[in-house]
Amino acid sequence: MNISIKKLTKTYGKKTSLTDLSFQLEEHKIYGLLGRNGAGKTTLMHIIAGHILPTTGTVKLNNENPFNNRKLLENICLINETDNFPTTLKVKEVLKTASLFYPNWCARTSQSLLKEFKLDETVKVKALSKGMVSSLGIIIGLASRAAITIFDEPYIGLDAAMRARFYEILLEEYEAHPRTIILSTHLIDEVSNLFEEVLILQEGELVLQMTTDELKERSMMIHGKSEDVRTFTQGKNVLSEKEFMGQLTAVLYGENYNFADAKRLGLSVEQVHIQDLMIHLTSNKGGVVA
Ligand SMILES: Nc1ncnc2c1ncn2[C@@H]1O[C@H](COP(=O)(O)OP(=O)(O)OP(=O)(O)O)[C@@H](O)[C@H]1O
Repeated sequence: MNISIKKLTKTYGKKTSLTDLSFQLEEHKIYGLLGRNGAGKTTLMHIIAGHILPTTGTVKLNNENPFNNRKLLENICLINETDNFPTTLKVKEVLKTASLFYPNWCARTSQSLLKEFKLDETVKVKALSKGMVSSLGIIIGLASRAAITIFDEPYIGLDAAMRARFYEILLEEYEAHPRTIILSTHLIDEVSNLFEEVLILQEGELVLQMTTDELKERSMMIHGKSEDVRTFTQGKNVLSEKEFMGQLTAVLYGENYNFADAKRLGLSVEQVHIQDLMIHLTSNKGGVVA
């Protein structure tokens, strides 16, 4: 299912959460929705999932408005970081309810993930640990097989090993049953190899939408003698510089850089991690987002 957002703005009283967003998401892709605290990610995901209305502008999923659209909502699953389930229900009751709502529900996936995450079906949600609640959310998100599956920081309380397993299972499920997945996370480096495309929000505005491959090609981190680095960076878009004892490290963004050129000058060259790029691009000192 494709997603088309046009001139979308969301305000709460005097507070503007999203400003004039326009972009398209294709079906069968994994998107990373990134941005600092308060950038507007959760608000945007709730609008896409049809939970809230934009103040102005439109959101269309396969040309239909999701708000109050029961038929469409059966194909969208949004898993929040918390408060997903009624606390008085047992795990199996939560899963039963979800299975009735999502027409593509896969009971086999649900059962195998219950075992994987060692979740006891007979326990009430209020007795689950934070990590177990996250596991339950992940099970529902994956078993729903919803055409649009959105995870908003779904890993609270999960340890590193469990998170790694979640990413593996997400990829396996996606490969077996492609769908549009939007994943919002602050642990970017853990998952950036999953993203096919990245969107970065800053203070409610979309500052970048790009494939991860292109993002990597258009950025580089170089290190070496300050004067050599400066020779290389002259006229280029420098996102950040750090100097220490005559050595300079600079992050560049904007062109398809040729790593060999920098190496010829004796500079060491590395690819910039997406997490670092996001931080530089959304810092007030950041360079121009080309
Ligand atoms: N119901 C609301 N009423 C008033 N302001 C809101 C409401 N929901 C969100 N906001 C404001 O909108 C802005 C964007 O919030 P949002 O939760 O969408 O950001 P976020 O990128 O998901 O942040 P985080 O990474 O911290 O979860 C924030 O300034 C927030 O205070």
